[in-house]
Amino acid sequence: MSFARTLLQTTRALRSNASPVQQALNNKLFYNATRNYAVAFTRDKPHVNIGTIGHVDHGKTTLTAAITKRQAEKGFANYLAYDAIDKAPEERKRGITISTAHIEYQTDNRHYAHVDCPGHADYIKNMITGAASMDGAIIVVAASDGQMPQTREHLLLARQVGVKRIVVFVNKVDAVEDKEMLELVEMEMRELLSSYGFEGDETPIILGSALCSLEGREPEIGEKKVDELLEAVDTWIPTPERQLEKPFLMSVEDVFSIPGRGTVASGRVERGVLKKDSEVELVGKNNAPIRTKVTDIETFKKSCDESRAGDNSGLLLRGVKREDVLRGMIIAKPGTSKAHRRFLTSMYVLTKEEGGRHTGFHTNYKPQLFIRTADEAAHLTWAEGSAEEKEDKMVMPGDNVEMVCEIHKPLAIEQGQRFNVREGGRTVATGLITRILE
Ligand SMILES: Nc1nc2c(ncn2[C@@H]2O[C@H](COP(=O)(O)OP(=O)(O)OP(=O)(O)O)[C@@H](O)[C@H]2O)c(=O)[nH]1
Repeated sequence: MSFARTLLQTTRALRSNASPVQQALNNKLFYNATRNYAVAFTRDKPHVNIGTIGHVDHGKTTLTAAITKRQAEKGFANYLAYDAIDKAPEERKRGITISTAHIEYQTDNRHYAHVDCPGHADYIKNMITGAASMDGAIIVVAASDGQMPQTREHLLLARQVGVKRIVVFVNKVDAVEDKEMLELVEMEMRELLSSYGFEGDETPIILGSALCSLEGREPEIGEKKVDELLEAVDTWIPTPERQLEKPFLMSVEDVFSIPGRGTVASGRVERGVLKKDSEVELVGKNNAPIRTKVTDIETFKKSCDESRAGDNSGLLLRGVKREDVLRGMIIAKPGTSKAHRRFLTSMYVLTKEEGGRHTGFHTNYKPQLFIRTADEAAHLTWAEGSAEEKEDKMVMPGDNVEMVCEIHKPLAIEQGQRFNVREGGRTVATGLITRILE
């Protein structure tokens, strides 16, 4: 076992030194779409939001392409070639269409919208909002590397944004000869999952090769394993219970304008049902809520009469300028949501080993707060009159603390909501809103 561990560590060290550009240059895969079945989004099957997460270059996109290819063969997807997969870039071209980064496919049992999350640390912000739309995730870990920094960070973020269950795909099994190494990677993944509060012992771990599946070779580790993966996803990740009875709420992820039609805000519907031509309010960022009407709704590139909890929808907003709609605002049933700036939090400060800060911080700390799709400058202080304030206590990594948070611009937030605190590109704390303070 110790030899395999040393080998694994050496490989990790070597891999982490290869620049992303170099890796990208090595990465010349061009597949042509061979089949093109039209898969219409219907409400016959339960809908689940899912995605691939994990360290850069571990094979998330290859796996996504392999899944669509496999499901296309069954008439359950449009095959998307590797280079046709949109990895949630900053800029996207589209019509009225909402997030083209969502890839659709079906199994016998369910309909999936899949987000392929970029692995680079720079994209972590996208990961946060991408994962916010996930009911479950597939974490891809290359057998040749084992877990890497972003394997851990993505897992932690997934946990924080409410992903309850994960399926593991240990990829690149074709590139590893040592069986002991595979066992070690699996064992380490179970330990890691448990340490982040997932059910490590029960989590399905599939060992295979996305590339073999995509290229139609070695079916025992290729196609067969992709089928096994989808079965695991179907059974292990529960169909979420949607809060259809509650007032409508969608957190704005993206905004764009369609010439001649107006402004479209897209995102994932958190709760409720919205019918076309209903009145809504845009809350947060600006001081006064903006009242408007939704004159068209799109879900999976199709115009719909309604948008429901769990859907990824684009809402056409009547008479609203593009610049008045900002990511992080919410669109809600009028009168049901209010924006706030101050609240009491219960936070856990990450340790250095968990990717957090190496040193502590004092009251008046000014990091960035991430909540739903919003990120906002924050100011953390001890509660007035508290013992910690009196002794000017320092917050250390690993501490659980209660602090007052004030954000720069108001956001529609609620008691019980989770958030992340980030600074200089890393997550430094995670927390819960315990009370709204006015
Ligand atoms: N040997 C082998 N290589 C693979 C396998 N799957 C993917 N690769 C290769 O690994 C490299 C990275 O694959 P991608 O699918 O782009 O990885 P990614 O995780 O999406 O990368 P980012 O999106 O940049 O984070 C490519 O060169 C792939 O061809 C596999 O099963 N076996």
